[in-house]
Amino acid sequence: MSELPSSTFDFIIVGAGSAGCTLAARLTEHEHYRVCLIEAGGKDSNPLIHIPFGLALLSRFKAINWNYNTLAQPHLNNRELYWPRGKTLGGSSAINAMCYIRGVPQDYDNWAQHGANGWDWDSVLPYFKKSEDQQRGADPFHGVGGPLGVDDLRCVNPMSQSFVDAATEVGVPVNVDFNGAEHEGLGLYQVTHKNGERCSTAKCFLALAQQRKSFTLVTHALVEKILINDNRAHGVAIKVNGQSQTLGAQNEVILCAGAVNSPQLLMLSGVGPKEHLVERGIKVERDVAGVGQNLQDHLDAIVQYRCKSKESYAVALAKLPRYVQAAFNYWRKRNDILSSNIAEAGGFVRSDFATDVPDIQYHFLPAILQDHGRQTALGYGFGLHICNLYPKSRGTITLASADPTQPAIIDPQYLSHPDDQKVMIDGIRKGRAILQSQGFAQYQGEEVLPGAGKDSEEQLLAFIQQHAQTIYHPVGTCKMGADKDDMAVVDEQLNVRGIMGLRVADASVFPRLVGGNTNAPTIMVAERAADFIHQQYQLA
Ligand SMILES: Cc1cc2nc3c(=O)[nH]c(=O)nc-3n(C[C@H](O)[C@H](O)[C@H](O)COP(=O)(O)OP(=O)(O)OC[C@H]3O[C@@H](n4cnc5c(N)ncnc54)[C@H](O)[C@@H]3O)c2cc1C
Repeated sequence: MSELPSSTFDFIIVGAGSAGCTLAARLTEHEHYRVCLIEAGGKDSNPLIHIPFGLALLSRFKAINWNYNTLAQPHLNNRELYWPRGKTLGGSSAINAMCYIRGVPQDYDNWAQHGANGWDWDSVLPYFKKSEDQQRGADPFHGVGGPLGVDDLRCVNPMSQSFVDAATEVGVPVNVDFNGAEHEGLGLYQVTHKNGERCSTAKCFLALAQQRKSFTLVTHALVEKILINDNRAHGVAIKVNGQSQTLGAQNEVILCAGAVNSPQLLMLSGVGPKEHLVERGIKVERDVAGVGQNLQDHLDAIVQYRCKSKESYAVALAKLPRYVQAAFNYWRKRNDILSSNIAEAGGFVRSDFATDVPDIQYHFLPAILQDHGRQTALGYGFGLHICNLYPKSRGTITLASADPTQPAIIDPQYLSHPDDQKVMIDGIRKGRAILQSQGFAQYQGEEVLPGAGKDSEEQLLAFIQQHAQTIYHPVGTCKMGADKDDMAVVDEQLNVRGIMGLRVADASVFPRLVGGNTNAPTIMVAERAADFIHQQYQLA
């Protein structure tokens, strides 16, 4: 833990994740702001965080992860799903798969149409560009000189390339920039890397804040409660090394604790659905019905094959010499296999139920990933992850108890809307067609899951119910919206309704999931939050 020079700051940011680190860097650009960032986890000193290929093993390290599990899911054979969330500097950006995706312009136009005024595509694009340091250079869609490295992969497995090459065979375009003019098609992902290493928000944003005198970082500190008096937040109660302490915020407390913990913290502090708070014995500061509601996530099904060739990344003795060489190459030049994020290729296609934009995302892995990497899968294989980008199912985050050390109850209610089942089934069929294309013939061994010949709706649904998992994109639990929207938790400047000096700025404010991965959009939210805050206090 760094020293606490003072117990009162201008701004207290809760959570050093994708959003929190970004906000800390931007607020400390103004030297007169005293900014304190509080993180429950510790330093990001595990080397596997920084070596992209280390991703394969990261979920085995419990100390950098909240290791959540959902409630038993009634539409997934009552299974409890594992939900990793980062608990270290960088938050989930320290453990994520590094795919750099923003979604489509329509996602943000949709936010604006549904009450998030000023969050349309034209308004948010400059903030994506502001954070970005695009290796390919600047263009109308991309920025250079920002803290977040966005690079092409330095190592592409031939199988990932075959996946992309299959595009023409199945009648979809090849896409060389999913964040450019067109979203649709198959292609290689760009990744949040710098010099062949993971570019978490700790590495690129927090490092900037740490150079500034007005900045204080507190690690291993659980924020237990926001201190609220007369409808105004004036600080936080934290526990560090078993010791309780309070820290004051002269201007604001900003929650960046993520889509599970931000609503949890609001409710622990008396801001949330009144009846639920009363049930848990919590004094109600403000009845805000939408806190913890509107939970959305991308459910993911994996079509898994055994591989005939030895091209795939695999746990196999015969691969050992190759891995030794790869380690040497990574040490010398930061390239080769260890610079791969494994989820190298993927794409966006339309299911038969899509409207105006692709509604399915693929992540192709030239490897067998079992149980999020928590189990070792022996042998050669490859898998295609398929997710429905716009689920209609909605879930909740609620409190198990008033004890801040108890995890919140996560109930995503996956597949509770029947339309979500149809999109997933169609996505699997379309994905299989790619893996069964000519280019894959040289690799294709046995289909392990769903299993050869299993193609009826009933069989594919049964497969999804038994095997689908999260692809880690929970959002929406403190949604942004207009005054008249009873379920809105924050306004379009991210202020919590009815409480002064309190904002939420992280993935929980998304009114609706975007059509892709959620790290870059979360960073964009934090970039905007910094501007809103600065505009307000500069004028005050
Ligand atoms: C395994 C995995 C793979 C993913 N892959 C991708 C990908 O390839 N591309 C992509 O774009 N997105 C990906 N994502 C999603 C993306 O990383 C998240 O959407 C994004 O990081 C969310 O940012 P956030 O700031 O909302 O929350 P987080 O980054 O999770 O940050 C929240 C922070 O708050 C801290 N915190 C929480 N509660 C408290 C408390 N009470 N007191 C103090 N600190 C607290 C946490 O420890 C954490 O550091 C992935 C996520 C995971 C988990």
